[in-house]
Parts: sequence; C-alpha cells; structure tokens
Amino acid sequence: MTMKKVLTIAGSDSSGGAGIQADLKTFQELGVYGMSALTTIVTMDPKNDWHHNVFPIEISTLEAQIETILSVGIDAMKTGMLGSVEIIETAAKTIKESGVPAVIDPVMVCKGEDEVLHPETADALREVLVPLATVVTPNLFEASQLAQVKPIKTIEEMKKAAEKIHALGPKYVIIKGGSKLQSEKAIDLLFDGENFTILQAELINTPYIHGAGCTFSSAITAELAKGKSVTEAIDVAKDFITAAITHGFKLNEYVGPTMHGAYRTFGADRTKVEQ
Ligand SMILES: Nc1ncnc2c1ncn2[C@@H]1O[C@H](COP(=O)(O)OP(=O)(O)O)[C@@H](O)[C@H]1O
Ligand SMILES: Cc1ncc(COP(=O)(O)O)c(C=O)c1O
Repeated sequence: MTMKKVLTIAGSDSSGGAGIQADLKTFQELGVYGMSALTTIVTMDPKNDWHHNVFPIEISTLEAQIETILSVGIDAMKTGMLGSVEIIETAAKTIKESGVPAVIDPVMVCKGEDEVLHPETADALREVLVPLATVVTPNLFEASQLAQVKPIKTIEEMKKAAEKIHALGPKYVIIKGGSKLQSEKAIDLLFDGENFTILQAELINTPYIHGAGCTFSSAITAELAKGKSVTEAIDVAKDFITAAITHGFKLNEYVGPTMHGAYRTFGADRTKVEQ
C-alpha cells in the first residue's frame, strides 16, 4: 500500500501540544505521511504570565515551503493558525492548485481567549477560505464569528449557525460544542447541507485540552487522505480526540495537552446519536 501524504499549513506551538506539532503527531498516529508549511511561531512567556507571543513567517518563506510540498504531491490538506489576510489567500490558492480534500480549522484565537486577534482575518477566513473547504471545523466562538450571529449556547443555535456557514460554500460544517456548550456531553454538530448529525462523547472533566481542535481536524484530514468519506473520517476523529482528551496530561502549571498516542494505545469508547 502506498503511503498517503498530507499537508498542514499552520503555526508552530513551541510547547508541542497544538499547531503543527499536534498535526504531525496525529498524522503519524493515523498512519499517513505529514508535511508542514509554517505560518507563524507561537511562544509562551514564563516571565510574563505565560503570555502568547506570535512571530510571523515571511510570506515568501511560506510560499517556498508550499512549493516543495506540492512538488512531492499530497492526498489531503488542512489549515490551522494562519495569522494574516495574505497567508489566508496563499492557503486558498494552495487548495485550488492541489485539488485535494481540504479541512479548514478556522483558528481565530488561542484557547481561553474570547476576542479575535485580527478582525480582518476573520473576514478573510469567511470570504476566501471557508468557501473552499471540504470540511470546516469551528468551535462555538469561531462559528459565531463565521455565521455572524450572537454567542452560541444551545444545539438549536448551533444548527442555525451551521446553516449560515454552509451557505458560504463548504461541503460539510462541523461545529464543536466541546466543553463550552451547556451540556453534560461533548457534543459536535455535523451539517452536510441537508441533514444534521450529532456526534456525542462523554464530557471529560479535565483542563488538559490544549490542542484538541488541531488534533481533531488533523485526524479528519488523515482519514480523508486514506479515502474515507467525510462522515467516516469525522467518526474516527471523534474517537481519536475523545481518547486523547481522556489521557490528557499536565505539562507545566500553565498548559496540558491531549495525548496523541491514546487512540492507538487504548482504543476508543464512545456513543453516537443520529438526529
Ligand atoms: N472536556 C472534553 N471532553 C470530551 N471532549 C471534548 C472536551 N473538550 C473538547 N472536546 C472535544 O474535542 C474536540 C475539539 O473541540 P474544542 O476543544 O472545542 O476545539 P478548539 O480547540 O478548536 O476550541 C471536539 O470534538 C470537542 O467536542
Ligand atoms: C500554533 C497554534 N495553532 C493553533 C492553536 C489552537 O489550539 P487549540 O487546538 O487548542 O484550539 C494554538 C494554541 O495555542 C497554537 O499555538
């Protein structure tokens, strides 16, 4: 069997739990060959209350990385933290040029913060990138930004937002309720333009979910590269992230990532509800 190849266009999380580090670990776990085009480097300052600093990469450096990777060839791709309108446009061009399934994780902030870093990037994500997605994977905050609706608190509001985001052009929208939805379960809502499906797992009582969104979207990408359908890929990804969060761990007093090896080591145990 030939090795399937995937590209992530994303930021580096120097602490190793999110960003391209999470993406590459997830690709490896799911048996695909990962390649990365770096957009920004994120650090956390231990002397300044773990404040995030974001160091952008030159656009020509990003373009050179993508040229290398497209010359190798890819079976699927994803995007994570992009950081500027110019980078979003470059990612859109890459999707068009490669013609492969594309998972867009519309990262707007790092976890715990509730304000878009650069509002013009939210507009560009909505107008330029999301329309090209095979799957777009916003969390509740990102979904409200993309749909241009008030903060989302219920499944009904998730459904309305999913319809608005789908109207932008992506084939599938999955809104992640995660630990922010007022619910006893970890609920994500999938919309294909016609039907809603609820993916449900136990809500794990843990602060160690750093990189969960990156990991989830990478798992979808890996499975799409292997030829799975979008619904099959999302199913595997939900199992993968549930296992990873179940075994999440403390890295230091500020951050705790998910455990990318948990699905392979311990397997999955999750229920699913069709609606
Ligand atoms: N505490 C939790 N227990 C179980 N699943 C969770 C938990 N928190 C998040 N998830 C799941 O992890 C995936 C990523 O969601 P989330 O953490 O909300 O993304 P993001 O990192 O983009 O904010 C989703 O499938 C979500 O439902
Ligand atoms: C480079 C990078 N990408 C993406 C994210 C978003 O991570 P999460 O999957 O926790 O939403 C972060 C958060 O720190 C990051 O540093």
